[in-house]
Amino acid sequence: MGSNLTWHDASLQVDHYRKRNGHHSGVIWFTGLSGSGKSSVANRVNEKLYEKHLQSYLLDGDNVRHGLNQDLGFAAQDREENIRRIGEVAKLFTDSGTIVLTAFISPYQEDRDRVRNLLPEGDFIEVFVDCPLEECEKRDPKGLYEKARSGEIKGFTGIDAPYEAPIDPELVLHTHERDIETCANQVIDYLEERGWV
Ligand SMILES: Nc1ncnc2c1ncn2[C@@H]1O[C@H](COP(=O)(O)OS(=O)(=O)O)[C@@H](OP(=O)(O)O)[C@H]1O
Ligand SMILES: Nc1ncnc2c1ncn2[C@@H]1O[C@H](COP(=O)(O)OP(=O)(O)O)[C@@H](O)[C@H]1O
Repeated sequence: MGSNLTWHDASLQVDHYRKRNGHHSGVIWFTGLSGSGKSSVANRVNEKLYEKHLQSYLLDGDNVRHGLNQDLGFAAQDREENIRRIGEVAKLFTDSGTIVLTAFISPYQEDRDRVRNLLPEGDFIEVFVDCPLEECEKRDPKGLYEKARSGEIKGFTGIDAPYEAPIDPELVLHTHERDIETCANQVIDYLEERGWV
């Protein structure tokens, strides 16, 4: 970091925004295999928060890998940098009083823990979107598993790149057993239980 940088203390801090919005802010971090249902469930939760007039925002591949992180690929180091930047962005959203939902594979426990540790204790909810690989492969919404199996895509998560399941997530969603609506309600119930909303 340049030595001539100084921090400016803003007069408005996170507590002001939370008070105005009337609810807590923090990160709901969805992690899971491609096709497990991260985007579908996160999007539904976001809609439900919006319907309740709460301040929320969804970060996912469309608005991140096509923009901020368009220079990154899928090698382990790139994924690490992807998650690091998303974590920093999510922290800024949290500081602005927003409930931010993220939907990224984020395959490494260490990278997810680094984001958790960026935030004050309790402001990070890790949601494991737990769906067996066979089911994700059957869904194959983008046809990517087929390409990975044929060798057209190399280093695909779950096929020839690792996915480290969360060790101690706040929530586990079984998307192969419950529908999107039920999974989204499970998240909303948890937010209510925690007093976020
Ligand atoms: N090699 C490889 N491995 C995994 N996924 C791949 C790969 N190449 C492209 N894709 C597509 O990119 C989406 C995953 O991007 P993420 O930013 O979530 O990945 S990561 O968190 O950095 O691991 C993922 O989207 P989702 O299906 O929404 O998870 C894929 O569509
Ligand atoms: N309970 C469920 N939760 C989430 N997605 C589900 C569920 N049941 C079926 N699906 C389907 O599985 C696919 C998941 O795709 P997506 O949400 O893009 O996953 P990801 O973001 O993890 O790659 C969608 O086509 C979705 O309709």
